[in-house]
Amino acid sequence: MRLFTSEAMREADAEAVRRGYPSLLLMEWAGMKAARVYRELFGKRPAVVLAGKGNNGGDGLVLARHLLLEGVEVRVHAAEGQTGDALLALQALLAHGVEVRPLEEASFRKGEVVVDALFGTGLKGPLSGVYADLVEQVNRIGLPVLALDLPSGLPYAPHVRATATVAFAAFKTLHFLHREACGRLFLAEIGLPKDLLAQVASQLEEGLPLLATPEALAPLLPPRPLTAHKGSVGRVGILGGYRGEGLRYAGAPVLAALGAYRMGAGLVHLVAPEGPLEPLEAVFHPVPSPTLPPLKVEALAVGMGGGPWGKAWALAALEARRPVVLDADALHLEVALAYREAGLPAVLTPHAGEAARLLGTGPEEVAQDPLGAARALAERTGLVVVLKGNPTVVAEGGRLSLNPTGHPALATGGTGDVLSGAIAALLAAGLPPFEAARLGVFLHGLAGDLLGEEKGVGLLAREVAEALPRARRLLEGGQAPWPFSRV
Ligand SMILES: NC(=O)C1=CN([C@@H]2O[C@H](COP(=O)(O)OP(=O)(O)OC[C@H]3O[C@@H](n4cnc5c(N)ncnc54)[C@H](O)[C@@H]3O)[C@@H](O)[C@H]2O)[C@@H](O)CC1
Ligand SMILES: Nc1ncnc2c1ncn2[C@@H]1O[C@H](COP(=O)(O)OP(=O)(O)O)[C@@H](O)[C@H]1O
Ligand SMILES: [K+]
Repeated sequence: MRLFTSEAMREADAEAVRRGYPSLLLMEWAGMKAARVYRELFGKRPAVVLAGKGNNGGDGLVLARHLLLEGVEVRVHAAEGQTGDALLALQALLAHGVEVRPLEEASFRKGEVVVDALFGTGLKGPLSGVYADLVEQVNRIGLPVLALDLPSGLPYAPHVRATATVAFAAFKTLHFLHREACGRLFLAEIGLPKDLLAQVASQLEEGLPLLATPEALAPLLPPRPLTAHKGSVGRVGILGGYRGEGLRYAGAPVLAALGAYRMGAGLVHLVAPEGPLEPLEAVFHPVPSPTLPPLKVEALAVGMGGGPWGKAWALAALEARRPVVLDADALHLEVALAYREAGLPAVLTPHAGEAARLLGTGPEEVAQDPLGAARALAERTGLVVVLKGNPTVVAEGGRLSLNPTGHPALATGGTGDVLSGAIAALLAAGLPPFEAARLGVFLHGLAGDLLGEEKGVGLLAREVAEALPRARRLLEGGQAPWPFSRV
């Protein structure tokens, strides 16, 4: 599934109109579907609708009319100056005898639900004046909020923090970049001709990001035939660890090994200076310094816990000429370019801090625009980039994929090591790097979601590894939760 930008959405709207499709029908469907979501979530609780003067406001005015017809008590506050379809929506509402009061006089009553129809994809720049005040008031007041298309104000501050958001026609990247502001997500079909969105997406110069959905990822799961043996389903080499002065994350390669096994690797070889004894299932290759012993593996994960040895591990691993995950201390531009030069498939797995170091910017800049940062790093290195965070972005060349799974309970030491091992197992099973990265990130995030729901905060990274098979089974069985509902 493609995620639309506001510009792409406007182009879709324009294309519908060029084909002769009446735009008022789109607005009518949008408002009607949003009213359906309202009723599903809030029943007959009274509504206070805040409508801007653009088409987002128009959607809100249509919703108000439909709620009214269903016997829901509705108060409406609207900006002045509607034109076009929004004006028609206003006239239709007035014809029902509804009093539409100015936004400036908006007030909120206990028991009400706020409908946020102030701004959608047409917002230019941050809110100020009466709009900023109103949004801050809505957030303070603590009533449930249903946002139409987008929580007003996004991507800037202040913006509405919604209980639920109904996206019209397609999701926008903002929905998945700002999950917290959107609350529960609904996708409303609003009657656009079936092929139109795909056509608009294909015509854009810069491709639209993908959303990683269960539907797209399930077919990527490596099959496990009855005749499988541990040498046939993907063997992984883990190279990392450090012996010397300074900080040591001696458990990092062990966690990567657990991630690989729990993602289905047949055999994991652990190459590290201290010959760790965990996990019992691994084959240990204690080495005094970063070197590559002879290994029969199909993929590698390199750099975890490598400290100052990280670069040397990565350069030693080049010799294996195998697909590789480069993580943590192996993340250096020089290393990435060496893999690109060698024509080896590689997946870089930086968090925002590591990505900033590679790009020569600050972590805030990366966090501000993770799609741009992941794309820039993928273009600069020619490799697949997994920019970790919420959301995690996977990039390869111009291709971008946004991951919808992942829980804040994953914000704990070692979960990134588990992810590296998991992606390496998928590479070893034969998946191309972009697909291995998308699938690994999705399942790792889903494992975090399952555990976060069950146990809350306080997870151990090894538990995330343990939950990977459950996540995988859910995806296999068609039961991985979708990040949204359709209306
Ligand atoms: N296919 C589509 O594209 C459809 C779009 N629809 C709705 O239309 C919305 C987009 O409508 P519009 O393009 O009219 O845009 P909006 O309704 O999001 O807002 C545009 C209005 O806000 C003003 N504005 C922009 N930035 C501002 C700021 N910072 N402070 C104060 N005022 C500001 C503009 O001058 C304009 O009047 C969508 O989000 C969706 O809700 C639906 O009606 C159905 C069909
Ligand atoms: N708030 C969050 N929401 C979702 N996922 C998160 C969150 N915080 C961290 N994660 C995930 O946890 C992992 C942390 O990786 P990383 O920062 O490399 O940690 P470490 O180096 O300790 O292993 C990443 O996969 C990241 O996406
Ligand atoms: K809105």
